[in-house]
Amino acid sequence: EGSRGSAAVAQDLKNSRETQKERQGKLDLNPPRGTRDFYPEDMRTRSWLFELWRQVARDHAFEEYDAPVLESEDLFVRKAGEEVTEQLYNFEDKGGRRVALRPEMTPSLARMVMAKRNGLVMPVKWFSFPQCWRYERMTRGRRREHYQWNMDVWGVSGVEAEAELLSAITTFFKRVGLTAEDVGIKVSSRGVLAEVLAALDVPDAKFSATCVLVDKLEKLPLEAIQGDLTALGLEESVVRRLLDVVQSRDFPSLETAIGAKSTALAQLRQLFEYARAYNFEEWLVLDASVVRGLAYYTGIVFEAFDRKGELRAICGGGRYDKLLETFGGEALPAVGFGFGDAVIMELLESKGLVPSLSLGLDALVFAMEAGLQGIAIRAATSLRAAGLTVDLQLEARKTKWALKHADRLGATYVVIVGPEEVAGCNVRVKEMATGQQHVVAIANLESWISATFTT
Ligand SMILES: OCc1cccc(Br)n1
Repeated sequence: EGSRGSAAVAQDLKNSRETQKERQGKLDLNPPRGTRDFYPEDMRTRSWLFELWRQVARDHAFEEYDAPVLESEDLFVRKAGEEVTEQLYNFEDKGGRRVALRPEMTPSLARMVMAKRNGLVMPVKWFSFPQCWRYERMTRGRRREHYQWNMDVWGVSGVEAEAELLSAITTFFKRVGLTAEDVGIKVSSRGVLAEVLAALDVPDAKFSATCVLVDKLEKLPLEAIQGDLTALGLEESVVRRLLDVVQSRDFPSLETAIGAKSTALAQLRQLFEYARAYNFEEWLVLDASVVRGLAYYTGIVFEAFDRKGELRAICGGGRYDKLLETFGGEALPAVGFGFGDAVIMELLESKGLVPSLSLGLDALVFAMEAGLQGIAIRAATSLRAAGLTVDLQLEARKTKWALKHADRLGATYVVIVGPEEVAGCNVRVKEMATGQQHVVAIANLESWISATFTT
């Protein structure tokens, strides 16, 4: 800034922005703050990830569902001080309705289950890839949207449901090339906290908000939330007891902390036994400090983490048996997880596990002269009828350009529709990998194609 004051520098900045806007004709070409554009090369990676997720969900016989990204604000307004509700992307629509862009999918799913409850065959095992939103002050430059693979099981009260969901998560990790050395899954149960609070006569009504605060304690110093703890009416002795219990990192210490008769402890043992049957036990880490930040969890909770500890949680979830009651419905046991698209991609990129994804183009077809476009169309249509992916050039091309473009796109074959070939009722087909050229009668193109492409 030198000798010039900050006001002058700010004016320069404004002027330069003005110039940029003038240059761009007043339109900001960036996506809204905190959001992402997906150009084709980005979309190939995203589709690759979603396809892997979809395969795993299908292998576990889950069914896909969807819901509007826009929901009534009522679905998400909860009084437990969660980050996800404090950062709600909410507004009043033109009809005066209070609406919000969903910050998570579970409440929409609960609404859908409640709406059709008596017509649903239990257990419900559904998955979805919702884009979820939050309005976070951009001070931290974090995203405001992400895509989140959701898997949920409704109607099963036993930890068999948690085990099946952890099977899906670990199956995905294995399929994408990660090992239990790269990623762990911390597992605990809010049932542990519920038992501790009940023993200390803390009213049930304080359970959710206490869990949200204990979750924040994992990230913030005690002083930072002491006010909230006091406001919740949690005595210091209760806080100290909770902090002591959540230190447990193995079964013996957890049993010492909460007693051998604990139901929550028995459920955790059962889950680890199922993990052995599924062959994913090596991924699990018992860690009582895992509470998760959503108010409605009531039982087992879990979150996957990178063992190097460089990234935020990869995915997380848990049991939420009372969510329908908060919507005024009858209780129905449920458990699920959310798996965001951003952290996993950071991890996969850091490990070189994101494949380079080409277009997967079988053939590029082009006419050398505009008058031959009809024959190029016929050739492309034959190839497509044989189930091939074909890039038909929509304008006449020079052969040199077409071959260079085919190479760029990674096409296997180029079909050249040129005057000489057509004069003999032929087209020329070039195999890009070998350079080998074939002159093929247009009348035989379809049979030549199926003979060549299916070998
Ligand atoms: O995981 C919390 C969250 C919710 C909505 C959007 C984004 Br980005 N992150």
